[in-house]
Amino acid sequence: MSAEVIYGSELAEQLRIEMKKEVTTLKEKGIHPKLTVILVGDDPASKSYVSGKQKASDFVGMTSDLILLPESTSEDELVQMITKLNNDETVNGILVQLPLPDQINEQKIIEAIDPNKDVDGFHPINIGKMLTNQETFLPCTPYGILTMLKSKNIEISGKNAVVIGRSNIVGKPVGQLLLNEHATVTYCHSRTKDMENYIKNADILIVAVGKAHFLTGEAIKPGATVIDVGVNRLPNGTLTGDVDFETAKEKAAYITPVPKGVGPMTITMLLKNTIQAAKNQSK
Ligand SMILES: Nc1nc(=O)c2c([nH]1)NC[C@@H]1CN(c3ccc(C(=O)N[C@@H](CCC(=O)O)C(=O)O)cc3)C=[N+]21
Repeated sequence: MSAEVIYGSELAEQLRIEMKKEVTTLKEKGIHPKLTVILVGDDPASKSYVSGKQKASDFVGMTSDLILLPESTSEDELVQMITKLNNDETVNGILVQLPLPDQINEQKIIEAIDPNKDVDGFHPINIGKMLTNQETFLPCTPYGILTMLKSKNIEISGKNAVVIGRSNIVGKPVGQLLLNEHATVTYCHSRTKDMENYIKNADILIVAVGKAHFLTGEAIKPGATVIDVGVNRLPNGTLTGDVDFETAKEKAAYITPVPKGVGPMTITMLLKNTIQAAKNQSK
């Protein structure tokens, strides 16, 4: 058997075409969705993500401003910049690219963003709303993963979902969204004992570890859905996920590739959240 590959890139394109129409209609009503991205320092991986987001914003007809700050920026300076954007009525969404340099406390920065402009969905107020299943900005990668599963009508309710990785931006929130969809969720991480026993019972596997070839086909349950969130740059420059795609593809029913899988969906959900922010703020 060979799995059906879920191309996030194709779904992202379809969604962006719909979003472009919506943005056109909004503009006719005087609503001009605008995202401002702050990038501190010059991490090459961050730059690649920022340029992808820029292209996508242009496509849907949204304004996307980029503020580049030096690596030496202090926490106070960054908070001041965020406060200015919070008070700028033309800015609907604010994204501060993570990770930040060591002198800046990330949590403090996340909490400085107005929750109504927090299109990353990282502010504690928005996380709390997600946890209690209230409408809010969902974190973009988990939201993109959920949208991919739904696009293929993959059953979530009652299924065993195993999330490998427990970061605040991917692992924890994706598990929460799957729980909200009535999955039985298990989190595995670096201290998990006998991880293979959880993996082999997983109907849905979310792999967000950050290690190339972390998961191979032999570990997974036949017919599982495998979502690869890894973004690993190999020494030769190619991008690869956390899953050994070739072996996993032979056992899974559905699998996402890297590139062209989760990444393009992350960007698309960011645009979707920004459009939602603009609509909310126009009321
Ligand atoms: N505040 C914040 N929010 C984020 O959402 C955030 C962040 N910081 N920091 C970094 C990570 C990483 N991330 C990616 C998004 C898209 C691709 C993506 O589109 N990748 C393409 C390939 C791009 C390439 O070839 O370089 C793909 O998978 O097909 C990758 C990585 C968002 N992040």
